[in-house]
Amino acid sequence: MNILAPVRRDRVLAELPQCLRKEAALHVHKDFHPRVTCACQKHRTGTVGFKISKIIVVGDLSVGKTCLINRFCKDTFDKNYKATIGVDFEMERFEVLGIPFSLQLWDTAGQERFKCIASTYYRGAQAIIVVFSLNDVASLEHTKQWLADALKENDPSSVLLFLVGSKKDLSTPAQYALMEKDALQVAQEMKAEYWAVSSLTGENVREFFFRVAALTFEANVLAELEKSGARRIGDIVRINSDDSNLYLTASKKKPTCCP
Ligand SMILES: Nc1nc2c(ncn2[C@@H]2O[C@H](COP(=O)(O)OP(=O)(O)OP(=O)(O)O)[C@@H](O)[C@H]2O)c(=O)[nH]1
Ligand SMILES: [Mg+2]
Repeated sequence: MNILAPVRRDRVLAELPQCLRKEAALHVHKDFHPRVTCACQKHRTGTVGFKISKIIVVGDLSVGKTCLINRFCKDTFDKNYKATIGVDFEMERFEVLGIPFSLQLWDTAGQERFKCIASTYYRGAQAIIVVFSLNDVASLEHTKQWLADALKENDPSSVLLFLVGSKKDLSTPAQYALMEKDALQVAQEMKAEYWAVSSLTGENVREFFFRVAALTFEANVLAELEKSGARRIGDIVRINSDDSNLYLTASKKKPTCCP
């Protein structure tokens, strides 16, 4: 997909999408961080509008990683299983608070024999999506190992984590409630945000990816503001021949839009 193609109208985010469950959310604020909203209004988001954020999707074989990405990116669903060999990726362009923002969704193989190829693509992720099947308790148990492997290649302090239960359509409400209890606990231990989706019916798929895009965008803008703040305070060195001090540090004033 051409990343310069116009953003689809249904990829425009004007508000912060809400979490699914407050007990396992990355944050529960109703709106974007005020500094982020303000920076976007003033179009002072630095390089964020030109960046592509890498998101990796990991989890056991056949839990539905490819179907999840295909439901969101292509609005299709294939009931036949075709194993992913190594990795695949899709690009998705969004517009968040008026700023263009792109996600590169990396779909990795769950099959053991392809795992070592797939793991070479883990590096540099801004978010990790660990998928398990809501009707397969073993796949939930394996999520911790998938996360540990993905974190080896990434900075655990800055990467955003999501735990996604797939195939929600296959559970009765009672079965789902039981599984959700365990999944929420795992999500809390991982410090991940929990979602439950169905790629067959489309339930929560769009809401989930919008949340991923919004939180990744927010984290990117905050990091950018922090970087530009640091530059403003310490890094700018001006040479002024009229001054006895050759080195003047730049103004320590905060950007006006920051509360
Ligand atoms: N009923 C139902 N079936 C699903 C759903 N998502 C995926 N499936 C089925 O589960 C099987 C595996 O889906 P994939 O998306 O290929 O699984 P995967 O995680 O990408 O598997 P690997 O590429 O081997 O790691 C396919 O037969 C899908 O049709 C869902 O939401 N509901
Ligand atoms: Mg796959």
